[in-house]
Amino acid sequence: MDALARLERTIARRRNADPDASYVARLHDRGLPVIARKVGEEGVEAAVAALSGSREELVGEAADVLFHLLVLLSARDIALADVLAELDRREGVSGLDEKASRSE
Ligand SMILES: N=c1c2ncn([C@@H]3O[C@H](COP(=O)(O)OP(=O)(O)OP(=O)(O)O)[C@@H](O)[C@H]3O)c2ncn1[C@@H]1O[C@H](COP(=O)(O)O)[C@@H](O)[C@H]1O
Repeated sequence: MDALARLERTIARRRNADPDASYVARLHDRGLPVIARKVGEEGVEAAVAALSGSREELVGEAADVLFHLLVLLSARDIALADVLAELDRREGVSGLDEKASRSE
């Protein structure tokens, strides 16, 4: 989790850097549609790796998904904390906890 928070800060810092020197700046320069497409492509690559790639390939593709998703959130000015809060909220409303305690 710390790694994601650190990466979010790095992305925020690099967003307005020189596009020739920064991949993050280059993505932002190309705009939201390109970033969104990239997230989609990386998601498909992760799915393919899950089905037919090695463990290492899937780990690499998963890292690409998380990185590009953070770039997308940054481009829409959405904080990672907002996404984590949504996951926390779902944990609270999920029936999973209730089912687990019933089976104990
Ligand atoms: N995690 C990453 C990361 N993962 C992948 N990439 C870059 O993503 C690109 C991979 O592109 P692909 O092969 O998918 O596609 P491509 O054809 O090269 O590029 P596109 O035209 O599709 O965008 C490479 O240029 C990688 O360098 C990343 N670039 C940066 N980061 C992180 O972002 C930080 C800031 O990076 P800069 O903005 O470059 O300073 C870095 O310190 C890293 O922590």
